Amino acid sequence: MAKPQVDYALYLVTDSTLGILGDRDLNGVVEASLKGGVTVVQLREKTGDTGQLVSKARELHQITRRYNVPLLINDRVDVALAVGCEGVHIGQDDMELAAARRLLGPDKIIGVTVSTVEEALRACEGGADYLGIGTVYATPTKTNTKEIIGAAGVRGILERIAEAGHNTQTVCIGGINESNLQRIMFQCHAAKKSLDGVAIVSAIMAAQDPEAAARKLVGLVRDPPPFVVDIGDNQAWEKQLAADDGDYMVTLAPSVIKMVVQNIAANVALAVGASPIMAGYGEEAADLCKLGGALVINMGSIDPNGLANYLKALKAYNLEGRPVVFDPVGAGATSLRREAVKTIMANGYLDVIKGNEGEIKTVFGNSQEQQRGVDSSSTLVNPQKAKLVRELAARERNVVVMTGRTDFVSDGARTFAIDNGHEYLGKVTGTGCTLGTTISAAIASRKADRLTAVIAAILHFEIAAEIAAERPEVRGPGTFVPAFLDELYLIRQATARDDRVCDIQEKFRPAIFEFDKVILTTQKLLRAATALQIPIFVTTQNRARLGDTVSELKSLLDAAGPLVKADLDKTRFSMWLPAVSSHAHFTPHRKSEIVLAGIESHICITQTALDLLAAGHSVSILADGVSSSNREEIGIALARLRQAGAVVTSSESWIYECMGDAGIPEFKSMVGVVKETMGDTKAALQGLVGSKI
Ligand SMILES: Cc1ncc(COP(=O)(O)OP(=O)(O)O)c(N)n1
Ligand SMILES: Cc1ncsc1CCOP(=O)(O)O
Repeated sequence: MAKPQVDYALYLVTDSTLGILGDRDLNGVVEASLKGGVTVVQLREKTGDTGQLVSKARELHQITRRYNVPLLINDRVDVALAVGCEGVHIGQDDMELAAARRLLGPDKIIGVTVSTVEEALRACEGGADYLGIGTVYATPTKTNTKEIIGAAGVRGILERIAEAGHNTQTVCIGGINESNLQRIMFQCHAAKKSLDGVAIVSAIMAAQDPEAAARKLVGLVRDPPPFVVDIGDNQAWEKQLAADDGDYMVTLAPSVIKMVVQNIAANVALAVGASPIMAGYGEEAADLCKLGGALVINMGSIDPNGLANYLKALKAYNLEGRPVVFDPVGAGATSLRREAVKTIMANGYLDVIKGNEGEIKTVFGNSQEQQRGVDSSSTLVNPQKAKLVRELAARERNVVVMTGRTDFVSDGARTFAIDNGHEYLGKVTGTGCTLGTTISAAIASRKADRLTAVIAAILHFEIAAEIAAERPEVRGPGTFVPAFLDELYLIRQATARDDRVCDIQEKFRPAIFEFDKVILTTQKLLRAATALQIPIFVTTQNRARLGDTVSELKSLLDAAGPLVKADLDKTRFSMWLPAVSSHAHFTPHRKSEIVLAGIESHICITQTALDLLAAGHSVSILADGVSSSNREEIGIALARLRQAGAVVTSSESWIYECMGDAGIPEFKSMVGVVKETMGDTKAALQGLVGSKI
């Protein structure tokens, strides 16, 4: 019989010991697991004589054949031959691969246990059909294991066998269960080779309901983990970074943060546009994670209850696919903390790990140094720091931030050094923790490009500190804190985009080309601005004579409430009035991104755009949202403004640019707006744009 094509997704390794099988019947448990979806079975019996083993294997083979699933025998080539089953699994101390192949022939399956690159290359070259790579995690099921290699060890092996051109199939084994399976597969993945499946003993053999357990596990193998993100290409990433500048959506950032820094962490979260919830009770996480946002696990102080709560929250956020930031405060200070770090890392996926040098070394796992409290003494030089964050991020497949005089950030492929910040940050308790809060707010809204989000958050945080420290009223750490909160807030406000609605008044209705289309686009713009929390500035030109803003926009402006930062009457043509430029929303030297809609394109819109550009802001003009009395003016005005540095775009393009990511909580409602206004968009584009571009 030719060698069958094997699906290694869920590989069951049996165990008949009392501690695992109990008093149940082996065949019954294996059959239930086959019903649940197990794809390979290995009979692994360490006691009993050969005759007993052969008859057990025969019975089991009858069952596995009914499910068209291969049966392999652990260690015993003679038993596999006697039974005529599909093959064997041999370890490094069992019969040699070449001898087993000679005895079994080319068509039988032979799997080999490997725990090092050398063993793996030898097994592949020797013609193994698959590798059982492990032991991944320590497990009571097999205590005589030689090496615990972790996900990083598995990935190292996969990398090297792929480089050597072997396409041998692979599973990993040791300590795998429902709660860690997807993370292990994700973290084991090498650039050119993934695992084909997982081998499991106790999570199926000892399960109360082996069928349900197998069904769940095979689903987890086949489905991508919820926390997987598409990191995107470098070009898109660079554009994103340029546009980002600390532009966060309002996000929810539940934090498990201890008393000492709760207050400042909550204030920082509010200042950067997030809504913080300090949740110390793990049970709440299942509901909180459904609201969007990100989780911060801050190990400020630990106790057994606290650790259990961290793990519950971590599980809930991982399951929901929401990002998690881990701040391993004082990680190396005590053995309890070192253990807590291990437990947290073994129980969930952490999108970002942020710590000082000592903490990151401890997380990496090779630090012999004793940390004192949360101190941040340094022994590494910059290239070593960069290497450490890069290696840790590559190992964990996440983003790692090492804070210090220079901060290092890496996603395992790209590594950055950031030289901003101010010494006062180190003189106020809890500021380090609040950087974690700021990062969480950023990745909650830009999960698809975590590295960009993290860098934007660090820059936002540290530049705010620099500006705050320069303020005349700041004389030390005490006066620095309120100034820092103000600057965090002002940067967020200033870098957030805003809308300008220019002079859309009653008297212009009959005179302006396609006036109704300008209104349609402006309505859509106001709805988008309200949903995305974008500030709005409105003007009228000589209201007494030309009338108020048209009634079609009034209810939308009312609904926008406090987002309408100003509704001013003017005689000047430009909207960049002193009352606008001096508004708290604009801070000197900080660039805002402003979009303009209204009339007339060659007069008020042109003069507003030129003033804004001269003041250093970025300006976008909606081609489907501006008009003039004479249609010919529109094209001339837009060409001039484009040349002056403004971006001419469309309302839909601008709305999607503001969202940036389909993962943001507002995306669904915004798609609703886009769909509902589809007809208006078409009408406005046809009516207004055809004549200008
Ligand atoms: C799929 C799979 N991988 C690894 C092992 C371990 O085999 P071995 O090293 O021979 O240890 P024992 O199973 O004999 O204790 C396995 N059995 N299956
Ligand atoms: C057979 C074997 N080889 C390495 S670990 C292991 C046992 C895995 O058992 P479990 O899936 O219960 O952790």
